[in-house]
Amino acid sequence: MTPIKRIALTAGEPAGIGPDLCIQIAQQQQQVQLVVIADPDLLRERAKQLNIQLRLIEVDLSQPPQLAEQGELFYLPVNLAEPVAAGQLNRANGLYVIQSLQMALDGCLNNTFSAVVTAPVHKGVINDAGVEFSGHTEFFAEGAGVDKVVMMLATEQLRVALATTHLPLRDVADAITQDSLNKVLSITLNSLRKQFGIDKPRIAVCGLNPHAGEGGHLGKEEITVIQPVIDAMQSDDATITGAWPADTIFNQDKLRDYDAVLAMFHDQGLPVLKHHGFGKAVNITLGLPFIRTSVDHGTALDLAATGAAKATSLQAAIDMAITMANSQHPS
Ligand SMILES: NC(=O)c1ccc[n+]([C@@H]2O[C@H](COP(=O)([O-])OP(=O)(O)OC[C@H]3O[C@@H](n4cnc5c(N)ncnc54)[C@H](O)[C@@H]3O)[C@@H](O)[C@H]2O)c1
Ligand SMILES: N[C@H](C(=O)O)[C@H](O)COP(=O)(O)O
Repeated sequence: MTPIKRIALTAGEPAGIGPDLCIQIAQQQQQVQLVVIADPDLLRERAKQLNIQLRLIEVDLSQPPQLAEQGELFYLPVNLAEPVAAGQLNRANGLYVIQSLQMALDGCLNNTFSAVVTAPVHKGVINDAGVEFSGHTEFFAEGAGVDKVVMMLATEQLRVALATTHLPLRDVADAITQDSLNKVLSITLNSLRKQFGIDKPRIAVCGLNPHAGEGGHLGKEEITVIQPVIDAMQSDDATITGAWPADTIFNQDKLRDYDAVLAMFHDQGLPVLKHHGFGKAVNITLGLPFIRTSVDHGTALDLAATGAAKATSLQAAIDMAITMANSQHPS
């Protein structure tokens, strides 16, 4: 019998829908021991607001992982600074969120957890609390001492990786260098092979400028940066094509020929992915020394404690983490 795996689930921004989703997930039988990292009083209070029965069990990490029954949730406690009003951000709890991420990070690095799945955080309120934070992706990369990681969002039909993550648009062009693009493509190829079992990955690379620069008349990055990297990375073990105009590569006929599209920046790739699959997509950080998946949506403050938040993306993120943990450990 395969041993039961233990996976960390961070509940995210306490005023958002993260706690609601963790409680909803506990109503389904899971194939692994999920350990929610959150304040148990918050989970108790939110379950009451949602009118959902919940039995909370503090995890004993010295014991082998065990499965929860439906309606049960293992938790690792972390204390809120102040009580939470659902839907209302409070910067006093910004450090609580960071603490929960740090506990998950430490537990992944010391193999307490086989993976971490994250519910959404609110980047703004964490910064308001005095902590520079641009996203889980960057937080986990820095904490793991990794110089470069890749954000990829995926449904069963489409994978979109990003050459840059949470950057102001003004900084994007400067951040795309031959060196950074080379690293991004190498990480993506490696992950498609090892974590997704694709022997000869096929990647379509987008241009940065409209119409991929129109032969240099609408921007030169395709000629000076992107194309040379694509040319240099040609091999018998992969198909890398581009630079494609981003507005035409995302059509069904073209996408059939590729395992992933590499977009140059956040809002070039993610609106397409979310239009196609919001609610069923998974955010995966490639290039970390552990497995990290997440939801495809944000904190949805408007839905916290209402019962209207859908847990479909969180369940997909958990299932993806399990598949990855069962198949190939990241290298
Ligand atoms: N993984 C993450 O931590 C993550 C991902 C995306 C955005 N965010 C953060 O979330 C905050 C709010 O972002 P936003 O308002 O742009 O996006 P959002 O995803 O929170 O909300 C966009 C819309 O989708 C709806 N929605 C979101 N999740 C839903 C769900 N599970 N079920 C039903 N409806 C849902 C919301 O009600 C809202 O109408 C920002 O601070 C952003 O940075 C975090
Ligand atoms: N870029 C993500 C999205 O739009 O869904 C989101 O901001 C989460 O990013 P992190 O996983 O880095 O927090």
